[in-house]
Amino acid sequence: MANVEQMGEPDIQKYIKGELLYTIFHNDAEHFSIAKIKVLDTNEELHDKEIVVKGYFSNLQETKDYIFYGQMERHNKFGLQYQVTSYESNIPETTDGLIAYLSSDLFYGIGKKTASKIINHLGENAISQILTNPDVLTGVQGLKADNAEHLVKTLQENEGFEHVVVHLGKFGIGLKLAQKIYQVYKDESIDVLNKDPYQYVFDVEGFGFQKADEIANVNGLSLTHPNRIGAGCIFVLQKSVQEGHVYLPAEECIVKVIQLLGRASAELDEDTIKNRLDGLNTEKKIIVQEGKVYLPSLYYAEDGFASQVKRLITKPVEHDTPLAEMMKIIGDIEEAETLSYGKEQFHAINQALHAKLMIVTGGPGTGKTTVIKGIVDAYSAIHRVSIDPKDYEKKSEYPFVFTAPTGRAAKRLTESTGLPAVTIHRLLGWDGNNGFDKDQNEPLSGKFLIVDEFSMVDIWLANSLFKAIPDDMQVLLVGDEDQLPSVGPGQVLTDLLASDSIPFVSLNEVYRQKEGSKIIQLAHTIKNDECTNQTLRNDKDFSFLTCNQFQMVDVITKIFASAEKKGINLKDIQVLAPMYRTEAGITVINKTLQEIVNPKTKRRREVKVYDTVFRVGDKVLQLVNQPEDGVSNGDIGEIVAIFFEDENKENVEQIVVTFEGKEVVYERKDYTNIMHAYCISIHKSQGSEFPIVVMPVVSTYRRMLRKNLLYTAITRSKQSLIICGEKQAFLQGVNTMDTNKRYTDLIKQLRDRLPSDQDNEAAEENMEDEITPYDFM
Ligand SMILES: Nc1ncnc2c1ncn2[C@@H]1O[C@H](COP(=O)(O)OP(=O)(O)OP(=O)(O)O)[C@@H](O)[C@H]1O
Repeated sequence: MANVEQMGEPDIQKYIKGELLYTIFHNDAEHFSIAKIKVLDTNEELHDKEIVVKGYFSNLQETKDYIFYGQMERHNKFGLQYQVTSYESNIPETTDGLIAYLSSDLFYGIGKKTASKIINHLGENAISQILTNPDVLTGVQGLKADNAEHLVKTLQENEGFEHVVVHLGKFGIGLKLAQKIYQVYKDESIDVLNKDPYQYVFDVEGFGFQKADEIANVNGLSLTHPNRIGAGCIFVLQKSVQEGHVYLPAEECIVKVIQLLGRASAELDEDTIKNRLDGLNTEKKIIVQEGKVYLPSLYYAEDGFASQVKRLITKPVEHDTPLAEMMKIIGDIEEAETLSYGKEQFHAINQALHAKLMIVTGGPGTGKTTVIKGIVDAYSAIHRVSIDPKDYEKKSEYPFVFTAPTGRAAKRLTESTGLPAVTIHRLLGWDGNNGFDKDQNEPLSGKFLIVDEFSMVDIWLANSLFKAIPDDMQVLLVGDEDQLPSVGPGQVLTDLLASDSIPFVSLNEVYRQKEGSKIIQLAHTIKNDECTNQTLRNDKDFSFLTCNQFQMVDVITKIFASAEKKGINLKDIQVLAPMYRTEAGITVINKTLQEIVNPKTKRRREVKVYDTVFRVGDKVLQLVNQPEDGVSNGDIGEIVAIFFEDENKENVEQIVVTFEGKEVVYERKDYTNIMHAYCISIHKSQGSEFPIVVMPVVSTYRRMLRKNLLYTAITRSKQSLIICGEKQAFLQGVNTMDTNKRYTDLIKQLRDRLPSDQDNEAAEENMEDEITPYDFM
């Protein structure tokens, strides 16, 4: 570093033992920190009682003691500082210190009482005894076996982990990635890095090629080393998966790999890359088939899903109700519901009862939920089974299975149909790592499966779900094909519809519009490419407020102020934006809205996590699936309590969030699983609905503004929609198709396995020949 004068003797290992007082600066991505410590002991020439330390750290915690190794530096602006090259937790030597250490949040399930018992039993050198022989813990009364096991593992890992974090930190690798690396290689993490940093790209999810390249460069690895080329190929494929592709055409893959590797050497030509792809194919690290390059998990998911569709669709359906009786049953349901099904709706209900596997698709308000209820009622009448889950308690198995890809979508399904729905992850029994309990060996139970919001299901989840469907189960997939495709790879709903290999009914008549909803009308004009300046005229449930990106925060602030005056619960207003960055991005809007909706007060507890403040009362968004706690990515909750370290028996700081009455406790290490939810991304809002949606749309978002994105956003609003921004940007967006075609091979895979188009057309013609009530009208 410039302006720094090196001091100290290099030969003796110098240290400062100190208690961390507070963190001055922290870079989350790289885990570089600057912190003030109280000096407890040192062999440096240091007379001050406090000093600033800086370096790469794993998880420094305030009030904890550490031993820092490094050297003194004098910065010409900031004065004396300690540049840390390595550090370790200062495991205390006194009985009290040891008890506090063992009952700290590092060690799960050990409170002060148990920690005292451990020290009473083993004495003050307890830690080294446990590390040498974990069996010494068996004599400690009241220490549960799994807590003892966790204690030993944490002690062992802490020793190795801190070493690895500090070493990786020198290459700018942050804590989160270091944790993943450590999980894969444990104590061999540094050896692997020294021998071949490209190995990380193969084994560690999220480890970038450029980073491996930087490290390899320092280590002097050649630019044409096969590992470098191989890692380049894998990295290009991993990136393509993030863009939603299931495979890449070989030529495109080769071009991208060359762009990534750079033509630093004449040897990096098309043939070399092609040969390396063939080599990786032989090593089974990728699959190359018919000029398509896949990561294996995607190849098997697509292939597996197509086979499962074939397995199901070729099994017969037990249903021989004559048409006349069907019509009577449906007529009775219409009477009970006091409505008359439209032609498409009747067709959907009738066909779903005959089909092994069927899709119902349609925009908002076209009656998808009405049709689901109709199908369930008709099935229940035909098979003489009750719909009420209470009638099945322990006696026999409930015939219906209702599911959706997110918690919110499952909840909406339950709210709109009154029937019990769960997430697909919950239904399949997510094991918390990378597998499901339910599969072909332990299939789902039930007779009729209904999956809502199927457009959000990616090819991995579709394959896992279909594997677990037993032969005798009927399946109905429901979704809106015009919405955004799944976040994960594939476009399963679109491909299933385009393949023409399974029956589907498209609902086009809009019923909610008849109730005078401008929002639904707007959605359908967008869907039909008919949106103009005229369409954007204000109405009772819709307004367009014109502003530019710099006025956006002010405009949104005014909307909230005026809503508050009208007595509207501010938490019912959801801002949806496409991007995190920019003046009108999610991050800025969230910060502003937090201060309006849930400002700092003397009594409201809060914790600071780098530059974010979480406060009791904050609306928060869950960012990952946490099936063990019953929350999924996209769920919105509220912080209801914050506990400081000394307030609970676990001795850890905790944030408690409720999601629809379900409480989830987050410790500091899990804080990255939540963020403020006053403004969320349109992608995260898929599957949810909100009473009032505020949607900023400005030309700075240009890159993101696409028809399906804007359509998805506006269809999230139930009662009222306010768009703020530039009409031109909105109109341009709704008239821009998402041209980023996803490479998927599902249509071909399905067509190869299932009857040809002609057979289907014949089947459809037969279906059309069927008599429906409309033939009598
Ligand atoms: N045949 C019908 N006759 C009269 N009203 C109907 C009919 N079908 C649906 N509706 C009414 O239209 C409204 C929208 O229907 P429904 O909720 O089933 O649509 P949806 O496609 O599920 O909508 P969304 O996707 O927005 O949730 C409801 O109020 C419903 O009662």
